[in-house]
Amino acid sequence: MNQNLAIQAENLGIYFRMPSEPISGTKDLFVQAVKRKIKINQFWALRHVSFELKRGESIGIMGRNGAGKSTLLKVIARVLTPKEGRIIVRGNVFPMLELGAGFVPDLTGHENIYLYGNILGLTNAEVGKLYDEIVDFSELGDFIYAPLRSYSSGMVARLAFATATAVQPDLLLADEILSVGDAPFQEKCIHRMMHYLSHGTTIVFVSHSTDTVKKICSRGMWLEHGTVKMSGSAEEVADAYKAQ
Ligand SMILES: Nc1ncnc2c1ncn2[C@@H]1O[C@H](COP(=O)(O)OP(=O)(O)OP(=O)(O)O)[C@@H](O)[C@H]1O
Repeated sequence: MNQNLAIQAENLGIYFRMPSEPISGTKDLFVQAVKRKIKINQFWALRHVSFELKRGESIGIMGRNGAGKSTLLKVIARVLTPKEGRIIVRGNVFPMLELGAGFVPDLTGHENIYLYGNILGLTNAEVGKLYDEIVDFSELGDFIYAPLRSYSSGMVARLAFATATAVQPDLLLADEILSVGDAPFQEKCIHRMMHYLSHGTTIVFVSHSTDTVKKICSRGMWLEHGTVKMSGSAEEVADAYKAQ
């Protein structure tokens, strides 16, 4: 076992079960179930995916909609268990998978910072020490006392990024987190990620922006229909993906 590796993924495969025919609603589901007409197919969202990532490396995952990028991040975050293959992940993982996942819409930004901090394993006292810095970074000002359901998607992203990255993580999983923020905020996030990278954090970064992948990541992986179409340096994979 190589302790220098943050992630070792070997022949990963994961499928979802899908009805073979479209089901138009609960009534249709009931009728088809009674007639025993429902056939369930396995849909492989990821298959034969192998890669290794050293501690402190950053990999950009690219691919078209439905290629399996988010599914791969969820497997790394242990939200999903692979049906095939195996994965070893070392260190504390800070996932930013779905925008605001872990947040409660009826709570204020202030309350959500504590809640999210607790989910990430921090005590209230630890969150308290980081609180001002989190609010500063998010630039939410007095909106921090408003319920989250009144936030725009960009404001949720600011709070999620500011909270999840308040402490330097061993492994940061970022799924399209930058896509909803405005340009100055994106720059600030990129700057923070690069700072952490230079201090040893490992990053798995999903993005449709090949330019951002080239900026942040040293390595790249292109997924197509759940399998690895290409892997190599971020530069060559991003250029090939863009040129397709
Ligand atoms: N819980 C689920 N149940 C059924 N199918 C799923 C589930 N989650 C994902 N899938 C399917 O798996 C495939 C891969 O989805 P995934 O979200 O990983 O794609 P993606 O590359 O992240 O796409 P995007 O760029 O649109 O975010 C898709 O076809 C999707 O419909």
